[in-house]
Amino acid sequence: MSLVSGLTSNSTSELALDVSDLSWQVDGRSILSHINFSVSAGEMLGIIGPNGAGKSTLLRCLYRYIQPDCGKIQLFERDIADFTSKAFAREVAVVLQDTPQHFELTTAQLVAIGLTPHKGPFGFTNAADRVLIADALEKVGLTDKASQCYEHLSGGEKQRALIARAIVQQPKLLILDEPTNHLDIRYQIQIMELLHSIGITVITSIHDLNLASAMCDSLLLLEAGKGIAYGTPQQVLTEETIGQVFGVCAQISQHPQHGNPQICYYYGYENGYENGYEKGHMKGHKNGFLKGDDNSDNKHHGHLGENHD
Ligand SMILES: Nc1ncnc2c1ncn2[C@@H]1O[C@H](COP(=O)(O)OP(=O)(O)OP(=O)(O)O)[C@@H](O)[C@H]1O
Repeated sequence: MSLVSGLTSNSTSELALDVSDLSWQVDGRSILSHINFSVSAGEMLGIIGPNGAGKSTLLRCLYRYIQPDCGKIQLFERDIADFTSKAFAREVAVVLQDTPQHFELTTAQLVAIGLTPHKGPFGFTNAADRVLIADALEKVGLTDKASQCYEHLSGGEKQRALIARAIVQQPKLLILDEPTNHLDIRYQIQIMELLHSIGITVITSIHDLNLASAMCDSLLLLEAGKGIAYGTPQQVLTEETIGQVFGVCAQISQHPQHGNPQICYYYGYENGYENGYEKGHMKGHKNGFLKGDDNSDNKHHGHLGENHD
């Protein structure tokens, strides 16, 4: 059980999203192949993997920007292709890395766009909407920026405003591509805790493995478009897997607060993981393990399919 209040799982047994055998290729090159995973309602799934692994592409399939070549994506047991655009927008909100230009809008007006799927063609913002907007701005720490021009916000403030817009949208599934990218450490933790606590099913790509370990109920590890490991942070974040997939040497311990894996990275890899482990202070590390460190029970938990050597 988590020691951190607010980090206990909200997940229920109801299936929010089910992805089976999803593949996509472009110009004859396979970008995603045979991806399988599911997310329970209220769960937070982190999609991790090296640059170019296919994280953003997978998310694009989930929010219908890309149509996969094969496979099935079901949202609450309904094929996502069966939703009208407006119905899909009521169910799914998306926060992307590249913030579009909104030159003319204040922060509050930007957040109000989240209400659009719930409004008729001439729907005006009413008092209840204004409460929702104020509440979302407060949650992301932007109350004092409500009247400021959105374009004049910092990168991290823009990111938080986009998250507030997604909260106002009241989706059942929230998809985020690297939401912590522009955020300082305080807001990285605060925003991930917020996403974890709002009771919405969340799927997010994330590079910071320690943050993913602390905040996500489950993780899907991609490499070169394939699902390599899928399960709890304990099952996915092993020294061996991190060594093999990211090419770095890591030592894993239990985080003193939340109990999930805490990753300590080693430096000195000018020649890469394969050749670097005998150099300097790296002596004594091999294949991602400290000599004499018997983690063998842990090695293959969470692996999908064959070993990866
Ligand atoms: N429309 C496209 N046409 C050609 N190649 C594409 C297209 N979309 C994605 N790719 C390729 O697919 C691979 C996966 O890209 P993707 O952006 O999904 O990776 P990622 O895991 O999100 O990477 P990063 O961590 O760097 O953001 C990359 O090699 C990318 O060049």
